[in-house]
Amino acid sequence: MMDLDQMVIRMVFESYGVEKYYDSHIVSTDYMLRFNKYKEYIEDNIGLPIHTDKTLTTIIHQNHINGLEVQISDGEWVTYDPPSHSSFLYFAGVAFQVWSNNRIHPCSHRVSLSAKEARHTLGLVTFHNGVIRIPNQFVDDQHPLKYKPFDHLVYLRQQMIYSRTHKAVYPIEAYCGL
Ligand SMILES: O=C(O)CCC(=O)C(=O)O
Ligand SMILES: [Fe+2]
Repeated sequence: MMDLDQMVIRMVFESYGVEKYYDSHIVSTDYMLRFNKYKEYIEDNIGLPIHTDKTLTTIIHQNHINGLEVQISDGEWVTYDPPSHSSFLYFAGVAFQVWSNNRIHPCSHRVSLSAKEARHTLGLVTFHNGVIRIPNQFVDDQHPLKYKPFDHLVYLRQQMIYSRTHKAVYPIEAYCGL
């Protein structure tokens, strides 16, 4: 999964013409593998409420039980129905939004359950260890700099505190928007 993440990152960096930053980016990436189990029956069917990921990137792999729903650009919710057992779903997180100076947007998703069997997923989440540098190529007159220097791990700690005290997500614009 780490190789898959690095392959996608390389493709994104190449497509934006900023591949010279790829090596330093990879060196500063931390990886965490998560195993999630959603029980076969939950009273309100909510496995995971609507959210966007606070990661740099997230890759999801699931067993045969669907449930992950993704909101697409017109607002419609689409159930992720993997075309094969070896499919992975790739999400951009908020740190990727900052890195891209708002070119890449994390999408909202949730997990709804209706199955009689447990849903298992494997998630690789990545974080940027240090301050994110927005490539110069992403900033010009039409695309002014949108964010102050952003330390991802500091943001995650602040976000945790904020969500406890405010019972809400700390919006990235409020945290480090310009
Ligand atoms: O387990 C899933 O299907 C999704 C998990 C997820 O959205 C997350 O960990 O942020
Ligand atoms: Fe998520």
